[in-house]
Amino acid sequence: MNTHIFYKYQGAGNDFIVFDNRNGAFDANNADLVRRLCDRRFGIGGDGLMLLQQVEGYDFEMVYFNADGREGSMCGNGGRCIVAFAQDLGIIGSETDFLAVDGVHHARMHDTVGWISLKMVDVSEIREEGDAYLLNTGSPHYVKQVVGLDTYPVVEAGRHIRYSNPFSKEGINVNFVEAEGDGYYVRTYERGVEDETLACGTGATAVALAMAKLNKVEGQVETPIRVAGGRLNIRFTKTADRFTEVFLEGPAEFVFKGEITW
Ligand SMILES: N[C@@H](CCC[C@H](N)C(=O)O)C(=O)O
Repeated sequence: MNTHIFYKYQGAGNDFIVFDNRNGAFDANNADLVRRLCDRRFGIGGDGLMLLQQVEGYDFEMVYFNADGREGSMCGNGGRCIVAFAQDLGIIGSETDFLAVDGVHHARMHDTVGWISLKMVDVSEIREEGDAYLLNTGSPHYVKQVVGLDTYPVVEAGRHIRYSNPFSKEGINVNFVEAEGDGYYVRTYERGVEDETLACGTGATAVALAMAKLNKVEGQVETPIRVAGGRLNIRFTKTADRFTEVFLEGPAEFVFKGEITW
């Protein structure tokens, strides 16, 4: 048994356990350990767990696991949180280039405390399936407009779509959206958590891009998104069906730090 220091961060209520794994002490193949630590009753609790690791050519590497213990695809809110963590550790200044599962990400901390801009992958394909949109913003997303989102059964409807064909094997994150002011209100059922989370960064990004396609918007676009845990902002350039210079912006905050033994 050894004692390990962990950190807890959250971005718009999407919460993560983070370990500084530059010494390689955390076994990334131990899915059972990740699952136990993310458990809200028997563990620390979190929507996911991240390892900050050393990698050549970049400031650090982000390795992300969903709460079910499996390595996930890109996590946008997690990306902002690990940038805040790297700055708190003194590894980076106000800008960074780091490596994640979907490639290199650039991020910048704003003067506003805890507000971080994270560059996301370019997107060149949005598929329409009935009244829904399918796209990959680093993670796969299903986007569907609904009326009365506040009382919409996000968990039941999201789970139904996530486990239906053709998604059941790989899973998909399901976002429900309703227009609100000059932006959108979004609620997301996340695969790997298998529940609604308070925010999903790649999901909010997917919604902003899908709504720009639906509304035939072109050029430089800025889309405010409200989620249950706060506010996010998505910026991008749209040229025909290609989305570049995509930025996910929002808060990333340290919550607490502790020790755990295993
Ligand atoms: N659950 C996702 C990845 C995590 C998404 C995340 N919460 C975000 O902020 O983007 C998956 O592996 O599909």
